[in-house]
Amino acid sequence: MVTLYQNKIQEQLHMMMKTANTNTSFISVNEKTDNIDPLRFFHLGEEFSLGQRFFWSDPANEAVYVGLGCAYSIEVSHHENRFMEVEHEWKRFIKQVMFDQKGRGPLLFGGFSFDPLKAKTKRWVNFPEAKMIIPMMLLSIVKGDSSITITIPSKNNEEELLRIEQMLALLQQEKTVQYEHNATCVKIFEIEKDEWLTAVAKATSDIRNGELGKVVLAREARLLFDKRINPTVVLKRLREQQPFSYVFAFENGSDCFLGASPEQLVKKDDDMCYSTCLAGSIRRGKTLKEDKELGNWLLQDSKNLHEHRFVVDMIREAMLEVCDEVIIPDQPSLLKMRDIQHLYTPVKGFSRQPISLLSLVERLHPTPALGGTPRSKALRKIREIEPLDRGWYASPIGWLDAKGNGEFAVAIRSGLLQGNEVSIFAGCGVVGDSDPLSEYEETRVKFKPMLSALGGSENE
Ligand SMILES: C=C(O[C@@H]1C=C(C(=O)O)C=C[C@H]1O)C(=O)O
Ligand SMILES: [Mg+2]
Repeated sequence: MVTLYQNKIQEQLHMMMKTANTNTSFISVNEKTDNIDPLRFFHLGEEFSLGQRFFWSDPANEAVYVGLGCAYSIEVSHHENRFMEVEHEWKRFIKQVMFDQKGRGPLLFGGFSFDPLKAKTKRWVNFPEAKMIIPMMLLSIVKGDSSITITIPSKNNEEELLRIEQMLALLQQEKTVQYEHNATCVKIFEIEKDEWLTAVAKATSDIRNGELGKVVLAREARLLFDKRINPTVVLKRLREQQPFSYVFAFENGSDCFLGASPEQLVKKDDDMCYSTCLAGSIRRGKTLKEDKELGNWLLQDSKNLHEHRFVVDMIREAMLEVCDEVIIPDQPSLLKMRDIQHLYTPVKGFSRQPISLLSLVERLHPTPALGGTPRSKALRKIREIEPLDRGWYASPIGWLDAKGNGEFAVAIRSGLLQGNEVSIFAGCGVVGDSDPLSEYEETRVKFKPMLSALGGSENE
Protein backbone atom coordinates (compact mmCIF):
# COMPACT_ATOMS: atom_id res chain seq x y z
CA MET A 1 0.00 0.00 0.00
CA VAL A 2 1.34 3.42 -0.92
CA THR A 3 0.35 6.14 1.56
CA LEU A 4 -1.03 9.43 0.38
CA TYR A 5 2.08 11.60 0.62
CA GLN A 6 4.10 9.17 -1.46
CA ASN A 7 1.51 9.32 -4.27
CA LYS A 8 1.34 13.09 -4.03
CA ILE A 9 5.11 13.48 -4.25
CA GLN A 10 5.24 11.41 -7.41
CA GLU A 11 2.28 13.20 -8.99
CA GLN A 12 3.77 16.60 -8.25
CA LEU A 13 7.17 15.63 -9.62
CA HIS A 14 5.59 14.58 -12.91
CA MET A 15 3.47 17.69 -13.09
CA MET A 16 6.46 19.96 -12.52
CA MET A 17 8.52 18.11 -15.11
CA LYS A 18 5.81 18.84 -17.67
CA THR A 19 5.54 22.55 -16.85
CA ALA A 20 9.26 23.29 -16.33
CA ASN A 21 10.52 25.93 -18.75
CA THR A 22 13.95 26.27 -20.32
CA ASN A 23 15.36 28.38 -17.43
CA THR A 24 14.60 25.59 -15.01
CA SER A 25 17.39 23.12 -14.35
CA PHE A 26 15.93 21.62 -11.15
CA ILE A 27 12.51 20.94 -9.73
CA SER A 28 11.77 20.78 -6.02
CA VAL A 29 8.64 19.30 -4.48
CA ASN A 30 7.60 19.50 -0.83
CA GLU A 31 4.91 17.38 0.79
CA LYS A 32 3.69 17.07 4.38
CA THR A 33 4.07 13.57 5.80
CA ASP A 34 3.08 11.62 8.89
CA ASN A 35 5.71 11.37 11.61
CA ILE A 36 8.94 9.84 10.39
CA ASP A 37 11.70 8.90 12.82
CA PRO A 38 14.74 10.92 11.65
CA LEU A 39 17.23 8.21 12.62
CA ARG A 40 15.25 5.55 10.77
CA PHE A 41 15.23 7.85 7.72
CA PHE A 42 19.00 8.40 8.00
CA HIS A 43 19.61 4.68 8.41
CA LEU A 44 17.30 3.50 5.60
CA GLY A 45 18.79 6.13 3.30
CA GLU A 46 22.27 4.61 3.35
CA GLU A 47 21.98 2.96 -0.04
CA PHE A 48 19.86 5.67 -1.63
CA SER A 49 22.23 8.44 -0.63
CA LEU A 50 25.39 6.99 -2.24
CA GLY A 51 27.52 8.20 0.67
CA GLN A 52 26.01 11.68 1.02
CA ARG A 53 23.95 12.07 4.17
CA PHE A 54 23.45 15.03 6.45
CA PHE A 55 21.92 15.17 9.93
CA TRP A 56 21.00 18.22 12.00
CA SER A 57 19.00 18.76 15.15
CA ASP A 58 19.11 21.84 17.35
CA PRO A 59 19.07 21.77 21.17
CA ALA A 60 15.36 22.67 21.34
CA ASN A 61 14.52 20.07 18.67
CA GLU A 62 12.81 22.93 16.87
CA ALA A 63 14.36 21.87 13.57
CA VAL A 64 15.50 18.38 12.67
CA TYR A 65 16.82 17.87 9.14
CA VAL A 66 18.03 14.73 7.46
CA GLY A 67 19.43 15.00 3.95
CA LEU A 68 19.95 12.04 1.62
CA GLY A 69 21.83 12.06 -1.65
CA CYS A 70 23.03 15.08 -3.50
CA ALA A 71 21.04 17.09 -6.05
CA TYR A 72 23.76 19.71 -6.35
CA SER A 73 27.02 20.32 -4.53
CA ILE A 74 28.86 23.59 -3.92
CA GLU A 75 32.53 23.10 -3.19
CA VAL A 76 35.42 25.48 -2.68
CA SER A 77 38.92 24.08 -2.44
CA HIS A 78 40.98 27.27 -2.49
CA HIS A 79 41.79 29.67 0.31
CA GLU A 80 40.05 32.92 -0.39
CA ASN A 81 36.50 34.13 -0.32
CA ARG A 82 35.00 30.72 0.38
CA PHE A 83 31.93 31.99 2.29
CA MET A 84 30.92 34.49 -0.40
CA GLU A 85 31.55 31.97 -3.17
CA VAL A 86 29.17 29.52 -1.54
CA GLU A 87 26.60 32.28 -1.16
CA HIS A 88 26.95 33.34 -4.78
CA GLU A 89 26.56 29.75 -6.02
CA TRP A 90 23.56 29.16 -3.76
CA LYS A 91 21.78 32.24 -5.13
CA ARG A 92 22.58 31.16 -8.66
CA PHE A 93 21.26 27.67 -7.97
CA ILE A 94 18.01 28.88 -6.41
CA LYS A 95 17.21 30.91 -9.55
CA GLN A 96 17.24 27.73 -11.63
CA VAL A 97 14.90 25.77 -9.38
CA MET A 98 11.20 25.52 -9.92
CA PHE A 99 9.47 25.06 -6.57
CA ASP A 100 6.06 25.70 -5.09
CA GLN A 101 6.40 29.25 -3.73
CA LYS A 102 4.06 28.36 -0.87
CA GLY A 103 6.70 25.92 0.35
CA ARG A 104 10.19 26.69 1.55
CA GLY A 105 12.05 25.30 -1.40
CA PRO A 106 15.30 23.35 -1.10
CA LEU A 107 17.77 23.83 1.77
CA LEU A 108 21.55 23.95 1.65
CA PHE A 109 23.61 21.98 4.19
CA GLY A 110 27.27 21.66 4.96
CA GLY A 111 30.34 23.11 6.50
CA PHE A 112 33.77 24.66 6.24
CA SER A 113 37.28 23.79 7.32
CA PHE A 114 38.74 25.55 10.36
CA ASP A 115 41.67 27.22 8.64
CA PRO A 116 42.34 27.03 4.89
CA LEU A 117 45.92 28.14 5.46
CA LYS A 118 46.93 25.30 7.77
CA ALA A 119 48.97 22.48 6.20
CA LYS A 120 46.67 19.60 5.27
CA THR A 121 46.94 15.87 6.01
CA LYS A 122 45.34 12.97 4.13
CA ARG A 123 42.81 12.40 6.92
CA TRP A 124 40.52 15.20 5.71
CA VAL A 125 40.77 14.72 1.90
CA ASN A 126 37.00 14.31 1.64
CA PHE A 127 36.33 17.59 3.45
CA PRO A 128 37.34 20.62 1.38
CA GLU A 129 37.58 24.25 2.58
CA ALA A 130 33.84 24.54 1.96
CA LYS A 131 31.29 21.97 0.96
CA MET A 132 27.55 22.49 1.02
CA ILE A 133 25.00 20.30 -0.68
CA ILE A 134 21.37 20.44 -1.70
CA PRO A 135 20.05 17.00 -0.74
CA MET A 136 18.04 15.04 -3.26
CA MET A 137 15.70 13.92 -0.51
CA LEU A 138 15.23 15.91 2.67
CA LEU A 139 13.22 15.13 5.77
CA SER A 140 12.33 18.31 7.71
CA ILE A 141 10.73 18.19 11.12
CA VAL A 142 10.05 21.78 12.07
CA LYS A 143 8.29 22.33 15.41
CA GLY A 144 7.01 18.78 15.18
CA ASP A 145 5.64 18.98 11.61
CA SER A 146 7.26 16.59 9.15
CA SER A 147 7.65 17.04 5.44
CA ILE A 148 9.73 15.61 2.62
CA THR A 149 11.39 17.75 -0.03
CA ILE A 150 12.63 16.16 -3.25
CA THR A 151 15.00 18.12 -5.46
CA ILE A 152 16.12 16.64 -8.79
CA PRO A 153 17.20 17.80 -12.27
CA SER A 154 14.19 18.77 -14.39
CA LYS A 155 15.32 16.64 -17.35
CA ASN A 156 17.06 13.32 -17.89
CA ASN A 157 16.19 12.29 -14.39
CA GLU A 158 15.05 8.67 -14.90
CA GLU A 159 17.74 7.33 -12.59
CA GLU A 160 16.82 9.79 -9.82
CA LEU A 161 13.09 9.06 -10.16
CA LEU A 162 13.72 5.35 -9.83
CA ARG A 163 15.88 5.80 -6.75
CA ILE A 164 13.22 8.04 -5.15
CA GLU A 165 10.49 5.53 -5.85
CA GLN A 166 12.58 2.79 -4.21
CA MET A 167 13.36 4.97 -1.18
CA LEU A 168 9.69 5.92 -0.70
CA ALA A 169 8.77 2.24 -0.87
CA LEU A 170 11.44 1.41 1.71
CA LEU A 171 10.09 4.10 4.04
CA GLN A 172 6.61 2.66 4.10
CA GLN A 173 7.76 -0.81 5.15
CA GLU A 174 6.60 -1.51 8.67
CA LYS A 175 9.84 -3.24 9.64
CA THR A 176 11.42 -1.81 12.81
CA VAL A 177 15.07 -0.99 12.43
CA GLN A 178 17.65 -2.09 14.96
CA TYR A 179 20.67 0.13 15.41
CA GLU A 180 22.78 -1.90 17.77
CA HIS A 181 26.43 -1.02 18.19
CA ASN A 182 28.25 -4.12 17.15
CA ALA A 183 31.68 -2.58 16.70
CA THR A 184 33.97 -2.85 19.72
CA CYS A 185 36.72 -0.39 20.51
CA VAL A 186 40.02 -2.27 20.70
CA LYS A 187 42.49 0.57 21.18
CA ILE A 188 42.65 4.26 22.05
CA PHE A 189 45.71 6.42 21.27
CA GLU A 190 46.29 9.96 22.38
CA ILE A 191 48.03 11.72 19.51
CA GLU A 192 51.16 13.77 20.31
CA LYS A 193 50.24 14.39 23.92
CA ASP A 194 53.71 15.62 24.92
CA GLU A 195 53.98 17.95 21.90
CA TRP A 196 50.57 19.35 22.82
CA LEU A 197 51.59 19.99 26.45
CA THR A 198 54.73 21.73 25.18
CA ALA A 199 52.60 23.85 22.83
CA VAL A 200 50.33 24.92 25.72
CA ALA A 201 53.38 25.91 27.82
CA LYS A 202 54.81 27.85 24.86
CA ALA A 203 51.50 29.63 24.20
CA THR A 204 51.20 30.55 27.89
CA SER A 205 54.63 32.15 27.90
CA ASP A 206 53.97 33.98 24.60
CA ILE A 207 50.76 35.36 26.13
CA ARG A 208 52.62 36.44 29.28
CA ASN A 209 55.13 38.19 27.04
CA GLY A 210 52.28 40.22 25.58
CA GLU A 211 52.36 38.67 22.10
CA LEU A 212 48.62 37.86 22.16
CA GLY A 213 45.69 37.57 24.60
CA LYS A 214 44.33 34.04 24.12
CA VAL A 215 44.85 31.06 21.86
CA VAL A 216 42.83 27.86 21.65
CA LEU A 217 44.88 24.67 21.27
CA ALA A 218 43.32 21.36 20.33
CA ARG A 219 44.43 17.77 20.23
CA GLU A 220 43.27 14.43 18.86
CA ALA A 221 42.65 10.94 20.16
CA ARG A 222 42.25 8.03 17.79
CA LEU A 223 40.13 4.95 18.42
CA LEU A 224 40.41 1.63 16.62
CA PHE A 225 37.41 -0.69 16.34
CA ASP A 226 37.12 -4.32 15.29
CA LYS A 227 34.55 -3.45 12.59
CA ARG A 228 33.23 -0.49 10.63
CA ILE A 229 31.31 1.89 12.88
CA ASN A 230 27.77 2.63 11.83
CA PRO A 231 27.16 6.40 12.04
CA THR A 232 23.45 5.89 12.80
CA VAL A 233 24.37 4.13 16.04
CA VAL A 234 26.63 7.00 17.09
CA LEU A 235 23.98 9.59 16.18
CA LYS A 236 21.36 7.72 18.17
CA ARG A 237 23.55 7.72 21.25
CA LEU A 238 24.47 11.37 20.82
CA ARG A 239 20.77 12.28 20.64
CA GLU A 240 20.04 10.28 23.79
CA GLN A 241 23.09 11.34 25.79
CA GLN A 242 23.41 15.00 24.72
CA PRO A 243 19.82 16.23 24.40
CA PHE A 244 20.80 19.89 24.84
CA SER A 245 23.30 19.95 21.99
CA TYR A 246 23.27 20.44 18.25
CA VAL A 247 23.61 16.92 16.89
CA PHE A 248 25.11 16.92 13.41
CA ALA A 249 26.61 14.60 10.80
CA PHE A 250 28.06 15.22 7.37
CA GLU A 251 28.86 12.10 5.41
CA ASN A 252 31.15 12.15 2.45
CA GLY A 253 31.76 8.77 0.83
CA SER A 254 33.02 6.37 3.47
CA ASP A 255 33.90 9.18 5.93
CA CYS A 256 31.42 10.70 8.34
CA PHE A 257 32.10 13.79 10.46
CA LEU A 258 29.68 14.01 13.38
CA GLY A 259 29.26 15.32 16.89
CA ALA A 260 27.10 16.92 19.57
CA SER A 261 28.02 20.57 20.06
CA PRO A 262 26.63 22.89 22.72
CA GLU A 263 27.85 25.95 20.81
CA GLN A 264 25.81 28.06 18.39
CA LEU A 265 27.86 30.17 16.02
CA VAL A 266 25.01 32.14 14.52
CA LYS A 267 21.33 31.92 13.70
CA LYS A 268 19.42 34.30 11.44
CA ASP A 269 15.66 34.61 11.37
CA ASP A 270 14.90 37.58 9.05
CA ASP A 271 16.34 40.60 10.90
CA MET A 272 16.95 38.74 14.18
CA CYS A 273 20.51 37.52 14.65
CA TYR A 274 21.62 35.25 17.48
CA SER A 275 25.00 34.06 18.66
CA THR A 276 26.52 32.46 21.74
CA CYS A 277 29.62 33.06 23.82
CA LEU A 278 30.77 29.78 25.32
CA ALA A 279 34.16 29.60 27.02
CA GLY A 280 35.31 28.63 30.48
CA SER A 281 34.78 25.05 31.61
CA ILE A 282 34.65 22.67 34.53
CA ARG A 283 33.48 19.06 34.86
CA ARG A 284 30.07 18.13 36.32
CA GLY A 285 29.96 17.14 39.99
CA LYS A 286 29.25 13.58 41.11
CA THR A 287 26.60 14.82 43.54
CA LEU A 288 24.19 17.73 43.31
CA LYS A 289 26.14 19.55 46.02
CA GLU A 290 29.51 19.08 44.32
CA ASP A 291 28.02 20.09 40.97
CA LYS A 292 26.70 23.34 42.44
CA GLU A 293 30.03 24.05 44.11
CA LEU A 294 31.93 23.50 40.87
CA GLY A 295 29.48 25.75 39.02
CA ASN A 296 29.79 28.52 41.60
CA TRP A 297 33.57 28.22 41.47
CA LEU A 298 33.47 28.57 37.66
CA LEU A 299 31.28 31.68 37.84
CA GLN A 300 33.94 33.38 39.98
CA ASP A 301 37.20 31.99 38.66
CA SER A 302 39.27 34.80 37.19
CA LYS A 303 41.12 32.62 34.65
CA ASN A 304 37.86 31.23 33.20
CA LEU A 305 36.14 34.63 33.27
CA HIS A 306 39.15 36.04 31.41
CA GLU A 307 38.85 33.29 28.76
CA HIS A 308 35.14 34.07 28.45
CA ARG A 309 35.50 37.88 28.26
CA PHE A 310 37.54 37.71 25.02
CA VAL A 311 34.65 35.91 23.33
CA VAL A 312 31.97 38.33 24.55
CA ASP A 313 34.01 41.36 23.48
CA MET A 314 34.67 40.02 20.00
CA ILE A 315 31.12 38.82 19.30
CA ARG A 316 29.67 42.10 20.58
CA GLU A 317 31.94 44.06 18.26
CA ALA A 318 31.17 41.86 15.24
CA MET A 319 27.42 42.09 15.84
CA LEU A 320 27.49 45.86 16.39
CA GLU A 321 28.97 46.27 12.90
CA VAL A 322 25.73 44.95 11.39
CA CYS A 323 23.08 45.36 14.09
CA ASP A 324 21.35 48.43 15.51
CA GLU A 325 20.83 46.96 18.88
CA VAL A 326 22.76 44.12 20.51
CA ILE A 327 21.43 42.56 23.70
CA ILE A 328 24.01 40.85 25.92
CA PRO A 329 23.66 40.08 29.64
CA ASP A 330 26.36 41.67 31.86
CA GLN A 331 27.39 38.43 33.50
CA PRO A 332 27.75 34.92 32.13
CA SER A 333 25.52 32.15 33.41
CA LEU A 334 26.15 28.39 33.46
CA LEU A 335 25.36 26.00 30.64
CA LYS A 336 25.33 22.46 32.00
CA MET A 337 25.78 19.56 29.62
CA ARG A 338 25.97 15.88 30.61
CA ASP A 339 29.75 15.83 31.09
CA ILE A 340 30.77 19.46 31.43
CA GLN A 341 29.58 22.93 32.47
CA HIS A 342 30.51 26.17 30.71
CA LEU A 343 30.31 29.90 31.16
CA TYR A 344 27.62 31.02 28.76
CA THR A 345 26.45 34.40 27.43
CA PRO A 346 23.71 34.55 24.78
CA VAL A 347 23.79 37.39 22.21
CA LYS A 348 20.85 38.79 20.27
CA GLY A 349 20.75 41.59 17.69
CA PHE A 350 18.49 43.22 15.10
CA SER A 351 20.24 43.68 11.79
CA ARG A 352 20.38 47.22 10.47
CA GLN A 353 19.93 46.23 6.82
CA PRO A 354 19.48 42.88 5.10
CA ILE A 355 22.56 40.86 5.94
CA SER A 356 23.37 37.39 4.71
CA LEU A 357 23.87 34.49 7.08
CA LEU A 358 27.11 33.45 5.39
CA SER A 359 28.53 36.95 5.77
CA LEU A 360 27.78 36.66 9.51
CA VAL A 361 29.53 33.30 9.56
CA GLU A 362 32.51 34.90 7.84
CA ARG A 363 32.64 37.72 10.40
CA LEU A 364 32.36 35.42 13.38
CA HIS A 365 34.52 32.42 12.45
CA PRO A 366 36.61 31.68 14.38
CA THR A 367 35.49 33.41 17.56
CA PRO A 368 38.05 33.55 20.38
CA ALA A 369 36.31 30.43 21.80
CA LEU A 370 37.98 28.37 19.04
CA GLY A 371 40.72 30.62 17.65
CA GLY A 372 41.90 33.30 20.05
CA THR A 373 42.59 37.04 20.34
CA PRO A 374 43.64 38.87 18.27
CA ARG A 375 42.24 36.54 15.60
CA SER A 376 45.01 36.67 13.01
CA LYS A 377 47.83 36.32 15.56
CA ALA A 378 46.03 33.43 17.24
CA LEU A 379 45.51 31.65 13.90
CA ARG A 380 49.19 32.08 13.09
CA LYS A 381 50.11 30.66 16.49
CA ILE A 382 47.83 27.66 15.99
CA ARG A 383 49.36 27.00 12.54
CA GLU A 384 52.80 27.19 14.07
CA ILE A 385 52.53 25.20 17.31
CA GLU A 386 49.40 23.02 17.32
CA PRO A 387 50.29 19.44 16.31
CA LEU A 388 46.97 18.80 14.52
CA ASP A 389 45.14 19.19 11.22
CA ARG A 390 41.74 20.34 12.56
CA GLY A 391 39.94 19.77 9.26
CA TRP A 392 36.28 20.54 9.95
CA TYR A 393 36.61 20.30 13.74
CA ALA A 394 35.80 23.65 15.47
CA SER A 395 34.35 25.05 12.20
CA PRO A 396 30.94 26.28 11.12
CA ILE A 397 28.46 23.52 10.23
CA GLY A 398 24.81 24.16 9.44
CA TRP A 399 22.13 25.05 6.91
CA LEU A 400 20.40 27.89 5.12
CA ASP A 401 17.20 28.34 3.16
CA ALA A 402 16.24 30.15 -0.05
CA LYS A 403 15.34 33.31 1.92
CA GLY A 404 18.78 33.33 3.55
CA ASN A 405 17.67 32.27 7.02
CA GLY A 406 19.39 29.40 8.80
CA GLU A 407 21.74 28.38 11.56
CA PHE A 408 25.35 27.33 12.05
CA ALA A 409 26.86 25.56 15.05
CA VAL A 410 30.54 25.29 15.94
CA ALA A 411 31.54 21.70 15.18
CA ILE A 412 33.15 20.80 18.53
CA ARG A 413 32.70 17.61 20.64
CA SER A 414 33.07 15.90 17.30
CA GLY A 415 34.83 13.09 15.50
CA LEU A 416 35.64 11.77 12.07
CA LEU A 417 34.53 8.18 11.39
CA GLN A 418 36.64 6.40 8.78
CA GLY A 419 35.80 2.71 8.53
CA ASN A 420 37.20 1.02 11.67
CA GLU A 421 38.91 4.19 12.83
CA VAL A 422 37.70 7.36 14.53
CA SER A 423 39.54 10.58 15.29
CA ILE A 424 38.04 12.69 18.04
CA PHE A 425 39.04 16.25 18.88
CA ALA A 426 39.07 18.59 21.87
CA GLY A 427 40.64 21.93 22.60
CA CYS A 428 40.78 24.59 25.27
CA GLY A 429 41.31 28.29 25.64
CA VAL A 430 44.86 29.06 26.74
CA VAL A 431 45.46 32.34 28.59
CA GLY A 432 48.38 33.77 30.61
CA ASP A 433 47.68 31.79 33.75
CA SER A 434 46.84 28.47 32.06
CA ASP A 435 48.45 25.38 33.52
CA PRO A 436 49.21 22.76 30.81
CA LEU A 437 48.12 19.80 32.94
CA SER A 438 44.79 21.40 33.93
CA GLU A 439 44.15 22.25 30.28
CA TYR A 440 44.98 18.64 29.42
CA GLU A 441 42.37 17.48 31.98
CA GLU A 442 39.85 19.90 30.43
CA THR A 443 40.35 18.31 26.98
CA ARG A 444 39.82 14.86 28.56
CA VAL A 445 36.40 16.00 29.82
CA LYS A 446 35.60 17.38 26.36
CA PHE A 447 36.39 14.01 24.76
CA LYS A 448 33.72 12.33 26.90
CA PRO A 449 30.61 13.03 24.80
CA MET A 450 32.15 11.37 21.72
CA LEU A 451 33.82 8.59 23.73
CA SER A 452 30.55 7.64 25.38
CA ALA A 453 28.61 7.73 22.13
CA LEU A 454 31.22 5.56 20.48
CA GLY A 455 31.18 3.09 23.34
CA GLY A 456 34.86 3.72 24.03
CA SER A 457 35.93 3.96 27.66
CA GLU A 458 35.23 6.86 30.08
CA ASN A 459 31.54 6.04 30.08
CA GLU A 460 31.11 6.84 33.71
C1 LIG B 1 37.54 23.93 21.98
C2 LIG B 1 36.52 23.35 22.58
O1 LIG B 1 35.62 24.02 23.37
C3 LIG B 1 35.66 25.43 23.49
C4 LIG B 1 36.55 25.86 24.59
C5 LIG B 1 36.10 26.06 25.88
C6 LIG B 1 37.08 26.37 27.00
O2 LIG B 1 38.29 26.38 26.79
O3 LIG B 1 36.65 26.54 28.15
C7 LIG B 1 34.73 26.00 26.14
C8 LIG B 1 33.83 25.83 25.14
C9 LIG B 1 34.23 25.83 23.71
O4 LIG B 1 34.07 27.10 23.17
C10 LIG B 1 36.25 21.88 22.41
O5 LIG B 1 35.27 21.38 22.95
O6 LIG B 1 37.02 21.22 21.70
MG1 LIG C 1 38.82 26.55 28.98
